[in-house]
Amino acid sequence: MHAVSFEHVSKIYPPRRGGFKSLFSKPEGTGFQALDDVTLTIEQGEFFGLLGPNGAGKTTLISVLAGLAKASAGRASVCGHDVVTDYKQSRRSLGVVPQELVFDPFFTVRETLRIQSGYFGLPKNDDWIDEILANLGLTEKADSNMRTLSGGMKRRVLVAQALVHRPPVIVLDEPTAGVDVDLRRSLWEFISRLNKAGHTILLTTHYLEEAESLCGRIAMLKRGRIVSLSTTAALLEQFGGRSLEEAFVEIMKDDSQNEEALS
Ligand SMILES: Nc1ncnc2c1ncn2[C@@H]1O[C@H](COP(=O)(O)OP(=O)(O)OP(=O)(O)O)[C@@H](O)[C@H]1O
Repeated sequence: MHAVSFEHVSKIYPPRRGGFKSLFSKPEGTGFQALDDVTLTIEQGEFFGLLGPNGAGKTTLISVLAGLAKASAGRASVCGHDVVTDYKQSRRSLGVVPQELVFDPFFTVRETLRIQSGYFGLPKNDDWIDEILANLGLTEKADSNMRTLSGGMKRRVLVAQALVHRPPVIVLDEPTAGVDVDLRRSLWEFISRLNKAGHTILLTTHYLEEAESLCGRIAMLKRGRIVSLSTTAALLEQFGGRSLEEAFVEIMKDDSQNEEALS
């Protein structure tokens, strides 16, 4: 069973309505194609990187997996559970660290994590919550109100929230944007430990050196299409042992050839 599977997934966002007048008329245009026939499987225990320039479709693909966006065509599953027909089980199998800092300012860190545990039907989860807090350097902030935390601390809480139900698959959407060196280190140590313990990791990042050192396999998206899919080692070898950043720049320049090779 694959940890994650996308089969011919496409996503077309509906055309935007513009302004007050459009309330009384039909939206114009055909919409925006954010994903175009994406097929990809990730095996259990992999540390997988999903790379691509701004607007390539990474967050959209993750949103389809998390059931937050509906694919216009194709299907996706987590640990064999279809994200539409078996939503509850697929959502239970997945922990998502979103890109945007969304939180309730009225709760403390511990309350936030207890509430999240409650969503998954885990009322007595304090031992695991304590472990997560310690591993993310949040123990001292456990009783602080969310609104008093710095941006980096809030991001740590987002990571903690994604882990409360011990999901086998963890998705991290640019988790290190705007965080200091300390958190990067402790975060990657913790995530690597979870990966070694068998959790599957799907990471999107613009920090290519992080992807190079952490990910065993990498997919690159451009304008909603996969233009490269390979092990990190093979990718680096293909580009003569240069850095992943250089390989990325070359592939993004020259994706027409790669698209042909993949089709
Ligand atoms: N709700 C939406 N309605 C219309 N278009 C959208 C919507 N969400 C995303 N898009 C468009 O879909 C494309 C892909 O966006 P997405 O956020 O998936 O890219 P990304 O690869 O995650 O980018 P980034 O690296 O900047 O986070 C972009 O052109 C974006 O403007």
